[in-house]
Amino acid sequence: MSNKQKPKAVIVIFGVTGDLAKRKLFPSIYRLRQNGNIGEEFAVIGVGRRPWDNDTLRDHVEKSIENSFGMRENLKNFTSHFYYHPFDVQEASTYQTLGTLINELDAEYQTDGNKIFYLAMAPEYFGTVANQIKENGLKEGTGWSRLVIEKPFGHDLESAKKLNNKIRAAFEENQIYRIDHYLGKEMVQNIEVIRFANGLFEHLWNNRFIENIQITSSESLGVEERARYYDHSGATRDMVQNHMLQMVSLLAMEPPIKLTTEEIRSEKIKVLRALRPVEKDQVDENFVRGQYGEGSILDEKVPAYQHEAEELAASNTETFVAGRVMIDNYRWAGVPFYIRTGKRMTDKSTKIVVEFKDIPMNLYYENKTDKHPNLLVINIQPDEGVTLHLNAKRGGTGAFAEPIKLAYKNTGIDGVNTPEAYEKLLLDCMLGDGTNFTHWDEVALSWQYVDALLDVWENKTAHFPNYESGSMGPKEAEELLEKDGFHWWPILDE
Ligand SMILES: NC(=O)C1=CN([C@@H]2O[C@H](COP(=O)(O)OP(=O)(O)OC[C@H]3O[C@@H](n4cnc5c(N)ncnc54)[C@H](OP(=O)(O)O)[C@@H]3O)[C@@H](O)[C@H]2O)C=CC1
Ligand SMILES: O=C1O[C@H](COP(=O)(O)O)[C@@H](O)[C@H](O)[C@H]1O
Repeated sequence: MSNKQKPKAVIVIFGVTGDLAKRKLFPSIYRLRQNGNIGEEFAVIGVGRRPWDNDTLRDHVEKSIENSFGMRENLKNFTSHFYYHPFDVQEASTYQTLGTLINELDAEYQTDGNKIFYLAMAPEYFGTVANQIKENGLKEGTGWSRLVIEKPFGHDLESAKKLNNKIRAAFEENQIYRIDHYLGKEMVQNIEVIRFANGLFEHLWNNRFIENIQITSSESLGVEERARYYDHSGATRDMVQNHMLQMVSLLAMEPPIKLTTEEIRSEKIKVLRALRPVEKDQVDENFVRGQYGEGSILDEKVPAYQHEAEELAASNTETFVAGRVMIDNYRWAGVPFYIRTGKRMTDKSTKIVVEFKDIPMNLYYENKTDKHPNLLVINIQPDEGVTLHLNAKRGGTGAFAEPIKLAYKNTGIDGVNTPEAYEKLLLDCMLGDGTNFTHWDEVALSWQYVDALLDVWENKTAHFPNYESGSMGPKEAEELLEKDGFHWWPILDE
């Protein structure tokens, strides 16, 4: 990228003392600078409650970078771009002084009046902060102003609408960047390319050739330090409403007529509109919820969810969800999209398996009724890549087949949960590219879909815990597919 194209901005992070800023945002900004995607024309104003000063913030940023990447030289030059602004979320005067600081840094770093307001704090403050930004004129000026909003975007459709109205009263839709960090993952972005740049797949990508699609996002970690947030949320709100349904829409969308934000979004929205609503009396038939009990992960004993914190003692919150999602449109009628996500499962893995329809019988296997369908596996994490499962002749005499795999590994990215996704999304936001952010219509349709499940589950006490930590979830999740004559394909490569 030539210097002329490098985006410039003052980035204001509300909630700079928090976990997200430390683990994801500082390392991402650092990588953007290291990789030359941004130049010297940037400043970061960290806004927080604590009585910190610039030096405290700069030390904190330095530690975060070193924790992520090891010891680094010349960090002082990078951290000198960071400024601390103590604030009270409700107090107008703090926004006025913030405005003055933005203008000073804009002049000093020549950022052309461009501003990003990144809300990395508890969602109950999103509306207030957006309103104060507007009321105090912080988004005015010569350059662009953009608002980045973290999840959760509401608790259900009703609260999401209220939140959206508040934010829309302060910012235009095209200034709002709702983050879903899965959309920044390399292999999630690759779904579109694999589909639409390969005749081999696109011609077969429909209900005539695909039997089912399975999306698993499993985690071996438990609730960690986030009991308060998580128990109020559960796996459906935490993972299904956003990340899982976003992956469904990318897998199921029609080819966009152009690679523009509007065209891609419009195709994704059509998929979400075509999701078959789950009627109250069909929830149990199509969805399974679970909560982890004690068990062991990597040979270490781990406690049950209900023993992770005092307030979880009698929790009815699901830490696991599996479901059969149906899309009622011409391309996908009759093809189940199975989704599965949970905490304290066997391994950390996000994987998509596209199971193609099998041939009626395979003469090359000793047992001619054995099923060896072709699979396309998209490995989102930890090992990024694509694997195609085929059948080929077994070496030696005789006409016997054996399953083989053609594997491509993307070795460019090292490890799970790297700041990669945030790095890309921050850059997209600076470049004004909203394609990999969620539009309000997507958020609303996803809430509408999951609200139906949540309404039923919240009014019925479950028999929790119902799966052992270190397993792949409750047995009902296996039965969900068995009823349809399928099974979950393994998440680990054998
Ligand atoms: N952490 C993560 O991995 C992820 C987080 N998110 C979302 O990002 C957002 C931030 O999460 P996270 O960083 O984990 O949260 P933390 O609780 O770690 O940090 C919250 C931040 O908000 C500040 N804050 C809280 N209350 C006030 C207030 N009344 N006035 C001013 N500042 C306040 C805190 O300041 P102080 O420390 O001074 O109290 C802190 O800087 C949330 O919406 C979360 O859902 C989304 C995906 C992943
Ligand atoms: O948004 C969230 O995602 C993480 C999983 O993200 P990943 O990139 O590590 O797959 C999940 O742990 C968390 O509960 C949820 O809020």
